[in-house]
Amino acid sequence: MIEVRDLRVSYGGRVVADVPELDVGAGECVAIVGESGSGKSTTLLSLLGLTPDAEISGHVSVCGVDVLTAPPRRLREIRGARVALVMQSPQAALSPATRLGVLMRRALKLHGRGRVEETMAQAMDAVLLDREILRRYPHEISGGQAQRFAIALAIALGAEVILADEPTSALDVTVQAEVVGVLHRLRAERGLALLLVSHDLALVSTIADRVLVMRDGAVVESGPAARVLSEPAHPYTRELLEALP
Ligand SMILES: Nc1ncnc2c1ncn2[C@@H]1O[C@H](COP(=O)(O)OP(=O)(O)OP(=O)(O)O)[C@@H](O)[C@H]1O
Repeated sequence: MIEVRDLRVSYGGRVVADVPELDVGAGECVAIVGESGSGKSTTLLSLLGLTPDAEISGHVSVCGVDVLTAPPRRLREIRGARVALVMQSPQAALSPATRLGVLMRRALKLHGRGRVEETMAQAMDAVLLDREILRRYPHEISGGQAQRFAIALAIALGAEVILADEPTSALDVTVQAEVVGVLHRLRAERGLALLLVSHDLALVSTIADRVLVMRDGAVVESGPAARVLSEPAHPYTRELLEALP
């Protein structure tokens, strides 16, 4: 679903993300970890062509679309429908004066989806949210509910890939576990490909199959999550692990 080769993203001549290889298949979860400013979000955003001011080279294929050369029309076909972006604070992205059900209905119509009511109900069930929440406004739900609603929206639109940028870092620990549980289940049940950006290694260890560790724009280590997190080869990965409470 995601295939990256020799991706290099620069701003004003400074390389901020250099990723030789990154693959995420259906039903897999890959995590990118590293400290603030290491290039994680830039890598994620470049997969949807959302780094318009950057100089960018390499090969990026997402759902069969060659992202770096595709015309805008091809990119619009995958953005928001086949590939969903889940950010840290979804409430900020939800229109405050629009009920959640209205918002989801509009998104489905915009993407030409049929059987709207049934699709909405199934998506809410998939993320374990009460359907009654569709009648509420964004400020009437909690952060964890908002994050699950963002995932429900992705499911309703038929997402095959979820790009999640720190999806749980604004949430408290028990709510984090709920959101991670939902993502975990969806990738197993629906074969969703999940690329997760996080600085939270404890979270990553519970969900990721493979990990890329980034520092100053470079990938310093990558491999199966169990190996990288239990026998880190790079001193920087060891530092990150030692910093865990
Ligand atoms: N639009 C931009 N113009 C110039 N520099 C940018 C731009 N976007 C990001 N950068 C720079 O690229 C580097 C990597 O940023 P990025 O947001 O990818 O890091 P990150 O690892 O996701 O950090 P965080 O965890 O804080 O979000 C930083 O030095 C940042 O200042």
